[in-house]
Amino acid sequence: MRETLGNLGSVMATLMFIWAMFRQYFPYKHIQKYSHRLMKFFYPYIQITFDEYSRGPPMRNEFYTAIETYLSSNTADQANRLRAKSAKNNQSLALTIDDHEEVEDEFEGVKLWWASGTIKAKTQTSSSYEQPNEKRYYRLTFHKKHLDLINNEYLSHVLTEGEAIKARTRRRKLYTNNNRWPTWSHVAFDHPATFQTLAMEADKKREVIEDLVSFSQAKDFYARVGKAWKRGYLLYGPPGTGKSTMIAAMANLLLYDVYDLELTAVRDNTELRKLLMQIPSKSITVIEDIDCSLDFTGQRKKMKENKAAEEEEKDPIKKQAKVGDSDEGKTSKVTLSGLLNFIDGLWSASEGERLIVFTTNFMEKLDPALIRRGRMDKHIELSYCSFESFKVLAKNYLELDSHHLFDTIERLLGESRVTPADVAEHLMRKNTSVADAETSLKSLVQALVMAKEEALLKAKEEGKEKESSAREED
Ligand SMILES: Nc1ncnc2c1ncn2[C@@H]1O[C@H](COP(=O)(O)OP(=O)(O)OP(=O)(O)O)[C@@H](O)[C@H]1O
Ligand SMILES: [Mg+2]
Repeated sequence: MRETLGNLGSVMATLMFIWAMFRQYFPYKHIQKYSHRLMKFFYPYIQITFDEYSRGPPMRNEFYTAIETYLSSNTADQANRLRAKSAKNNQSLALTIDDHEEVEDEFEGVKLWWASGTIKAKTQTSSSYEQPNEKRYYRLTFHKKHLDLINNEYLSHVLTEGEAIKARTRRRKLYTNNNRWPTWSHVAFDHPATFQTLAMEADKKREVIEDLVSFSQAKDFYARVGKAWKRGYLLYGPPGTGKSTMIAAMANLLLYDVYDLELTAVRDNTELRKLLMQIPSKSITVIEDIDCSLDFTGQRKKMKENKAAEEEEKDPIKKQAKVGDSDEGKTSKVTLSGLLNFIDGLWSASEGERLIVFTTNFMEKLDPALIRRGRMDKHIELSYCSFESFKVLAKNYLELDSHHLFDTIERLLGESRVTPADVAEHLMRKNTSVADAETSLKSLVQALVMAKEEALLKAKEEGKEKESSAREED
């Protein structure tokens, strides 16, 4: 036994001696260099690594997240081990490939391999953010003869595809401004309205959809003609005709976030500018009831009418009201020119793909400068419920395409003015029976008859009033 150990010891000593001599004459660096050359010769593949944090946490590398989404949707079925992450509403799960898995992808007939892995983090950042011990990465392997194709086409395909999937599946947000700070706070945007469920004449609806879709795809067009990539819509019509519903349908169609700007909570133009600057692309900025938001309608006219202004100065009551609007006052000092300058000016210079939507119940009250074409590119009227709109509502609410009461309803709708909101209220079912649908329609017929009688009465009274005022004038 002792002899064997002695022999082993001398063998080890000899090996150590040989290794020391070898390292002296063939340094390790050289070995590595030559082994890499040898590898290159026999291994004609290129590998690209995409780290999760290219600049350190907490900012994840955009490309990494795009790859993660792309692989999850295209190749997850190939992996044996998947990682689950909560997605949309925390109600569904998104599956991504787990660490140390390899999947295959194909692009224009070229095969590529993606592998996921982790490495131990070595460095410590100076930031207060605690760095994770392990860093994830994706590694792409492909034959070197395809380098150009991968570099010029495949990687941008992965990026755009990944981002598109993310936009489709991410939870969208509804932002609102509060009156303490010029910042936005948000909640999840889960409005179920779509253009399909929106009660509106089919032609008009198609026109709006086409307009929106062509806008969202017109990046190159806007760049070519030198126009900022934004579009303004003015939705006008009586209360309850679906203006807010249409905005939700627009957001759902284009998958944009909604920024609901409450102008009365904005103190001045500087604050307005700060808020608008925070709005990113792929967003709809909404200003509801623009006629009520501020004294927009009057402000410009006042400036023009110097005489009226002078009179105002003299009138003590009006003057006092003006002081209330001054710097010290708490009322909003946002001006029409401030808003318009921003819509046309600085805002347009930043990244595009923005919609701005104004709504109003009183189109005629608005300052023409606000609604001129080019600023508000499209004016959409949402009006009282037509028979065509009713049919959409009947389909949505009662799942009915026809009914023996439809003819009566068509006639009554032509003779009265009711909003889609009123009609929808009557079509709300208590249960799903056929009899219940009949009850709903009957209650609608009754309401329409009443609306017709009220309208007749009102017309009569108005006629009488006119007559008496004419007589008084005489
Ligand atoms: N055109 C429509 N299509 C489908 N539903 C509608 C339509 N118009 C109104 N409704 C129904 O009526 C309700 C009120 O509509 P909405 O809030 O969109 O009206 P609005 O025009 O924005 O009114 P307001 O001027 O008071 O803000 C909605 O919740 C929706 O259910
Ligand atoms: Mg509304």
